[in-house]
Order: sequence, then structure tokens, then C-alpha cells
Amino acid sequence: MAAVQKVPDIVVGRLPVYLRALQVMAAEGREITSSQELGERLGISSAQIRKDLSYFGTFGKQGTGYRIPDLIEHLRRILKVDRTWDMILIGAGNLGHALAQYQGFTPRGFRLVAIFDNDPEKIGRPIGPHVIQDVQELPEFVRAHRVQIAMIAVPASAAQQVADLCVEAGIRAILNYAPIHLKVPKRILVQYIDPAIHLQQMTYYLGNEG
Ligand SMILES: NC(=O)c1ccc[n+]([C@@H]2O[C@H](COP(=O)([O-])OP(=O)(O)OC[C@H]3O[C@@H](n4cnc5c(N)ncnc54)[C@H](O)[C@@H]3O)[C@@H](O)[C@H]2O)c1
Repeated sequence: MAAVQKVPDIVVGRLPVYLRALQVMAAEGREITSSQELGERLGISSAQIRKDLSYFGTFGKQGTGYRIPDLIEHLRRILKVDRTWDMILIGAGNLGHALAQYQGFTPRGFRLVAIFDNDPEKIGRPIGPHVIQDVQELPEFVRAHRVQIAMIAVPASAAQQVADLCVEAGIRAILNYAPIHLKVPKRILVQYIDPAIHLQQMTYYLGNEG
């Protein structure tokens, strides 16, 4: 039996980008594409795209390209977004409000099911279609609804404490918007979104003229 090949993280990281581009093509009414066209749209070589997809089997036929709806379905299955993932949000501040209103989660496989905060002034208030709940109710909610994903949008000074609470409650994946590195057990998946980090990665390459 052939050994299962470990897919490099960098490849996994490109799959959602392919999926997003394919969904744009589908919305344009397109049926067929090629690794060349996808590569041109994304600034990635066609060979790289073919190699990335080859980790998951054979897609499309030589010379005829990929059927867009089929490749979308394959990628959705591979990324496990062929289902809906419930997630919670902690922090109902400026960013929390923006996230609560964001329409882009649902079509891509995610449903925000609860929002928590520790400010008595905010608890009980509506935010989008939700009512802000006391963060003390988080553990019970997570256990009862078997939620696996949390988005943290609290100040950096509170993020570790909130992450600990999430992990204890059974959360398995954290999207952390607070600009701080979280110490969590190895089994917990964490992704960081910090625009300043991305900006700093660009300023390294900018000239000194400014
Ligand atoms: N990644 C990004 O794009 C991005 C952009 C802006 C801000 N941020 C970061 O996101 C976080 C939130 O920013 P903001 O502008 O919304 O801040 P904010 O002050 O408007 O909101 C933070 C919210 O967290 C709540 N909170 C504080 N401690 C808590 C705790 N222990 N439990 C539950 N709730 C708690 C506060 O009551 C408040 O409602 C900050 O860490 C900020 O640096 C990230």
C-alpha cells in the first residue's frame, strides 16, 4: 500500500486561494478552466498548481482542463468546508462589530453562533443578529453546542486569558486578531491575523527614500 503523503502546510495554505479564485470564475458563469489560466489569475505557475493538486489525486484531463464545479467540490471536501462550521467570537468591540456583520463567512462554510464579552455595559445588547453574551457563559455554550472554532478580538492584554478559557472549554482552533502570540497546547490550531505584521513584512522591502 502506498504511504500517505504528508501535504506541506504551504500547499494547504494555497488551496483556499484556489477555491476562492474558482468560485469567482463560477460566479462569472465559467465551466472550464486550466492550470495556466488559474495560475495567471493568481500569479502562481501552472506547474505549481498542478503539483499542489496532485497531492489529492488526479483532477481534470490532460488537454481539457478542469471542470470548475467539480474542482470546487473537490477543494471544498479537502478543506472540509463542504459542511458548515460553527464558531464563536470573543470581543464585541470595534473589530468584533465588523466581524459580526461580515457576510463573507456563511457562503464559505462558517457560521457565527455566539458573541461574548465581559463588559456589563455590552452584555445583553444586540450585535448583528446576535445578543452579546457574558464571557462567563462561554464554557457551557461551547460544550453544549460542541463548537470547535473561536475568533478572539479582545485587547492583547486579555487574549491569553480568553484563549485559556476557550481551550479549557474544548475549542480546537483559534483565529486570533489580538497582536500577541498565544501559548496553547500543541493540539490547538492557531492562526494569527495582524495587519501590522504584514505591513512590516512589506516595509522590509521598501526603499529608504520615504
Ligand atoms: N487583526 C486586525 O485586523 C485587527 C484590527 C484592529 C484591531 N485588532 C485587534 O483586535 C482586538 C480588538 O480590537 P478592537 O478595536 O475591537 O478593541 P475594542 O477595545 O473596541 O474591543 C475589545 C472588546 O473586548 C472586550 N474584552 C476585553 N477583555 C475581555 C475579556 N477578558 N473577555 C471578553 N471580552 C473582553 C471589551 O469589553 C471590548 O468590547 C485588539 O487586540 C486589537 O489590537 C486587530
